[in-house]
Amino acid sequence: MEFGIFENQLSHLNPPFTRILGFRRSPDVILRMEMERSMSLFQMMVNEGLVPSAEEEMKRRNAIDKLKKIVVEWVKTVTYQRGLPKKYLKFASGTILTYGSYGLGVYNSESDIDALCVGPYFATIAEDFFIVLHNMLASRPEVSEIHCVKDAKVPLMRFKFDGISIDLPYARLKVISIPENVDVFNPFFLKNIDDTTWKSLSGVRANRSILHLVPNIEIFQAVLRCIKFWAKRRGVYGNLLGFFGGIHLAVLSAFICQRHPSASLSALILLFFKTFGLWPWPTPVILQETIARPFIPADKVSWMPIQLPCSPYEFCHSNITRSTFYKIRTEFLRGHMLTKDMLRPDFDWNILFEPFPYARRYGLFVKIFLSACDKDELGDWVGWIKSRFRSLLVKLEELLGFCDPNPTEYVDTDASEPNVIFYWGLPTGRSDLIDADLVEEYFLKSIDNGYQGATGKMKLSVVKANQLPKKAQFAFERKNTKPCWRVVDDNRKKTNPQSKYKPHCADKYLPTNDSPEYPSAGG
Ligand SMILES: Nc1ncnc2c1ncn2[C@@H]1O[C@H](COP(=O)(O)OP(=O)(O)OP(=O)(O)O)[C@@H](O)[C@H]1O
Ligand SMILES: [Mg+2]
Ligand SMILES: [Mg+2]
Repeated sequence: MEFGIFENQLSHLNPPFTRILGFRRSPDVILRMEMERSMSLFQMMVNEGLVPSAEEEMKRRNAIDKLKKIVVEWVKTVTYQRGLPKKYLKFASGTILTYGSYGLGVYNSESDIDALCVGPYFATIAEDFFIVLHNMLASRPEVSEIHCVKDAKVPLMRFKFDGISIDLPYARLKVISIPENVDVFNPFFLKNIDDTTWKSLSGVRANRSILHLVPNIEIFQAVLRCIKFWAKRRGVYGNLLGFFGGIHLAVLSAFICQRHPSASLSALILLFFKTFGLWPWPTPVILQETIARPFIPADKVSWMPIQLPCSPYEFCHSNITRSTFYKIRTEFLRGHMLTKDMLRPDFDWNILFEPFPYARRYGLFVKIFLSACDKDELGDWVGWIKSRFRSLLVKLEELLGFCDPNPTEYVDTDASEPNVIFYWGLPTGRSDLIDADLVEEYFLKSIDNGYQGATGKMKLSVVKANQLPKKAQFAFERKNTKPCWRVVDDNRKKTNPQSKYKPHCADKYLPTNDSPEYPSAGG
């Protein structure tokens, strides 16, 4: 008999959770309702396409296998081009290590694959990676939109492989042959590596540490999927826009899972919002206690410090500003208010995940219109501007006291050139405090160094809520207000959990057929 993630709770209810809920009903009733909440949440994840299909998984695995082969071939080519001894040709090799949302097993169809290319000591980043490997990739029919991002903290190549976005940084180890699943914690491989390699490896090391530290990987993945979905819907996802990136949410979710090893999915979501809604920021969130804490000068302390769980235990890079801190905290508290009475009969997950109602919340918006001659140029131009967005955000904060940078990218299909538009919420009635032309001039000056691509256009203006595209104005109106999995009242007929919508993988979240279906009401 197998109970999956509920095993502990079936034998004895998790006492802290009963206390948190403050329910005086029989633990069995609570348990059953809690399971139903978890199940309905999982159902919603499936309905929203957050759980990839088998074909999607296969497509990504194939892409990674092909990339691995290309990397091995590349290493052989470099060995030959460098005139190294013939025996090297046999042994020299490289590999691909996946990390990010793919490595954590929480990707969906929109996610990129973060793939670290690991090569031997003689394959340099400047020539062999950014030129030789670049050309090999560019000549492949599967590859499109390839460009090099050399000036980033972690330099990388970005391209599409069979339509899947790939981020490919490079790590160079002081060996000739790289094992396919090279151990990135093994000191042997970490000896004398350069700074870029160390930074590139840290992504893989951080991800593997997270998976190592959580008590149950499957439930951690489910929590993180839900939290990422929530963050995207509520407009608090996007590191460049001053919000969370995937790594921040991964550490926060792992923190909750680690502290509540036997809690169910729904309980963990409740605990997530309770914990971080009431968290005494800027106290750092630390997944793994270490003897020595990294020293951070006072002016560099982030609004929401989140530590990476691997040496040298640095804090995740963050662009959070005063405004975005305020927005994130408000959203955490909203999540807490909405989930704290999760067992009440009219509870509905859809409300938690409602899109943030920008048009209803703000009267004014700063419109940032970016365009370029073709799609490739636009991609580079938008990427560059986004990497400088923080300075625009801080300027708007200075002028108006608050700005909410909606991360959603809109497109004006009537415009003559390919374009991307952002609408950032501003406090209503403060239009007299902002001169869009002056702000545009300031921002253009602040980004005018280092960009090597063809400069596109940028136009800043202030617009009213009713000038937003319809899609943005009504995004918050729910089409389907019914919960996707009805909550069962103790005395009413139960909804059949073997609904035709139930995904196969949902079985992990429910007792199996040969287990007691649900403990009966009142024990
Ligand atoms: N701000 C950061 N600080 C530290 N490490 C980071 C940061 N941003 C990214 N990384 C590293 O790069 C990896 C991939 O980042 P990415 O932005 O693609 O996030 P992700 O978790 O893959 O989410 P998504 O599904 O949106 O791609 C992270 O898992 C992390 O290891
Ligand atoms: Mg990613
Ligand atoms: Mg990425």
